[in-house]
Amino acid sequence: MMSMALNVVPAPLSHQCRRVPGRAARLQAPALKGSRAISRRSVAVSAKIGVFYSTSTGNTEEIAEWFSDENDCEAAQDIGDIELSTLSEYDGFIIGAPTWHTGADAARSGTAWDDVLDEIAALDLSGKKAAIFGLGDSGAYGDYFCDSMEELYQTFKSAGCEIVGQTPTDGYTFTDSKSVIDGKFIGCPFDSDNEADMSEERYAAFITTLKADGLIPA
Ligand SMILES: Cc1cc2nc3c(=O)[nH]c(=O)nc-3n(C[C@H](O)[C@H](O)[C@H](O)COP(=O)(O)O)c2cc1C
Repeated sequence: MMSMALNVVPAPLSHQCRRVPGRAARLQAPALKGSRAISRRSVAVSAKIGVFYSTSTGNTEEIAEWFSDENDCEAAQDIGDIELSTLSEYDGFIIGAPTWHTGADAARSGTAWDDVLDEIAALDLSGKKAAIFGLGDSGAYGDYFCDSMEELYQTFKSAGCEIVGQTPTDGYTFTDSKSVIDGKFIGCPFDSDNEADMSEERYAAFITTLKADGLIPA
């Protein structure tokens, strides 16, 4: 008798779907141990990607909205406006912060992020991917360019997230940044003060990376 067992195979976030076996594929698939077969018929189930930011003068909010508007992500929200416990409802995150507390070791963004980092670090967000972007000024603050991205990195890593979206430093002019680890930015820096004309190109390259890293649908 033919087995009618339904096999649910977890798909990477990039596929944005949960696969359910179909007859044709079951017939084509090689026999698997225990008569389990993988199907190509799928039922789309969107992953819920949250976009969270904070801002003082609006630059980070503007870029955050690009992510929400174009990538099937949830509407961008100020991290200061949400219940932090709701973060566990998301499958992945795109998070952004400006840097304002020049040279500071802690509370580098000078925004709502500073008040919630410890609480987020204590959450269990394991199994979720997070990508980081930052706003800074590589001219006037080139010794501390986008330093606050690294705080988001440590915080979401402590909560168990896999951080994706590492970005080459090529094309940026700066002296130092706490957000460079192993020769790459741990996320994508933007400089709306001096290089606003490069933001779209940087955004597009970052989106390509996030698709390759499986955070957003390819
Ligand atoms: C007083 C002051 C301090 C700043 N400190 C830094 C800094 O340490 N590193 C950096 O990259 N940018 C620094 N900036 C630049 C801001 O991060 C940048 O203007 C950013 O776009 C602001 O984003 P927001 O509009 O989302 O707040 C500073 C700007 C000011 C006015």
